Amino acid sequence: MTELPEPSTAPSTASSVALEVAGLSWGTNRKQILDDISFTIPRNQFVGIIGPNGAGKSSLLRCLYRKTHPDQGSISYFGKAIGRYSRRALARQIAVVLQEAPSQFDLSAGDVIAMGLTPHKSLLSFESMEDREQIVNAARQVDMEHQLQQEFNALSGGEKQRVMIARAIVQKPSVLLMDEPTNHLDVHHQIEVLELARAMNITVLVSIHDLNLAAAFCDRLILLNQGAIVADGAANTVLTEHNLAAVFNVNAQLDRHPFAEHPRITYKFRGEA
Ligand SMILES: Nc1ncnc2c1ncn2[C@@H]1O[C@H](COP(=O)(O)OP(=O)(O)OP(=O)(O)O)[C@@H](O)[C@H]1O
Repeated sequence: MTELPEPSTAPSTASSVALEVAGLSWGTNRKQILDDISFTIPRNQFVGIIGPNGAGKSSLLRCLYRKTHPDQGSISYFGKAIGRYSRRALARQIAVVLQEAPSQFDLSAGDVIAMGLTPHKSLLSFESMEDREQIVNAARQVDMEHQLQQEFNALSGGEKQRVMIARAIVQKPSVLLMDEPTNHLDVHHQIEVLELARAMNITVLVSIHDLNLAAAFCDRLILLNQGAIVADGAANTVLTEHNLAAVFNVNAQLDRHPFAEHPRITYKFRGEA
């Protein structure tokens, strides 16, 4: 995609709509993968994208961070079409945490976190004391401050994931897109990552497989199946026994979580009543 020059004025971040997707479709010549997706996300909403394997969650996120160009439809952030952002301006607005992490060897965990500062710095500028402080603070938030010097590729899957979250924290985005960020993480760090993302108080769009965690953390859930939205709303309207059976092919019972308002799913296994 051709890079556009830096806009002379900042995008309209005063807009109360963080992200608007309208009529988005994408596919290969053999298969329609995303089919007429439309939704609007107000500023600072925490949204979960759920759906079975192959539903199109990662494909949708790839369109949202401009890795994939949709065949039809539009995407805009803060009232401005995604194609009108320069690469650098988009990186100031959007941070992305993916399952695949950078594979260049020689980078330390600290180097990877420092990459989050790049969109805010001029070319060839050196790391300042303040930058260092931000890197250490972010590493502390994800329990990685003692491993800043360690080679990134020698970290465990979960440690790498936490470094990627720290990189997103120093990037100070307005929107955080996360593709299954809790994969590889033990239960303590799954909760911690979602709590950190919530504490950032920005717009978050996260694809997530654990439906109970999704219900606990997300203000809103978008349920995808075969590339289309089949439900969109609060957890108690999306996570119904009917939707779980029809979309995930599981038998489940729903009740209210004992400590909170959100629903709790109990799966029934073969042979259970
Ligand atoms: N570049 C591509 N070329 C061909 N098919 C693709 C491509 N990208 C995705 N697909 C197909 O599109 C469908 C949706 O894939 P996607 O990775 O978006 O699903 P997902 O909901 O993220 O799945 P999972 O939960 O398994 O990660 C799958 O059938 C996948 O094989």
